[in-house]
Amino acid sequence: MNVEEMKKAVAKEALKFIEDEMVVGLGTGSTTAYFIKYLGKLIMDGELEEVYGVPTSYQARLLALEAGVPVVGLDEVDAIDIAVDGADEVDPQMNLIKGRGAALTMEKIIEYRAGMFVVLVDETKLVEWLGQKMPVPIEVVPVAWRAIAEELEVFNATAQLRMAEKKDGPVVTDNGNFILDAKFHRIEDPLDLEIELNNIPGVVENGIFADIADLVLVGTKDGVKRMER
Ligand SMILES: O=C(CO)[C@H](O)[C@H](O)COP(=O)(O)O
Repeated sequence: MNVEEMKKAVAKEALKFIEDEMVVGLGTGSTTAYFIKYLGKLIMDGELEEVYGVPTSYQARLLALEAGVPVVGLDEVDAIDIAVDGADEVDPQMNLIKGRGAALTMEKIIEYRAGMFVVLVDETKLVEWLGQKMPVPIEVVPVAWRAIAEELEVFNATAQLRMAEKKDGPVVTDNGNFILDAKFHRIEDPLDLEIELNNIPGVVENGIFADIADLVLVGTKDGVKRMER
């Protein structure tokens, strides 16, 4: 199995957790894109009924509409039964770094509220400790970006303003903010750092998702493996 096949395999596995009448948080990224597509097919074929998706980004919303998943906003539902999303790093305790797609704030809002949060990754995302490969994305109020980048030096982190690729200037999130990518040497206590970063005025949210995943489906060369609590 190559990485793309691993992504498809975990996306298919996640469908097993979706039942009629569920409200499903729809994550962002290339792995979740497969999940949304497959979910839409089940709905269109009549194999799932009364299932609604709550998107975590414009990307997820557009994909859901295209695939035939009825979309509702977070403020239109009483509860979210399950959320399904990808991740950039997963440590052995199932703590995550997310936000490569700059959708971390809505992802955390929705996944925190979900009855069950299922994470879809291929085995390249598994790390011994968070920060091993990836920076931590931090969504910040635009005018505060430089002050926050300087403050992050206290945490021994080097932060870079994320620049757009098909637009001049910085990436602007779905919420109208900027993203700082903060490289830490080694994150010893993810929960503590997650809370500390969010205490900095001007930080909207950060991409450490500590202690929130219920199940991680890992695509490997030998098939889908599970990490669970
Ligand atoms: O956090 C995310 C977006 O903000 C994505 O879920 C994460 O980057 C994984 O994406 P992919 O499945 O494309 O590797």
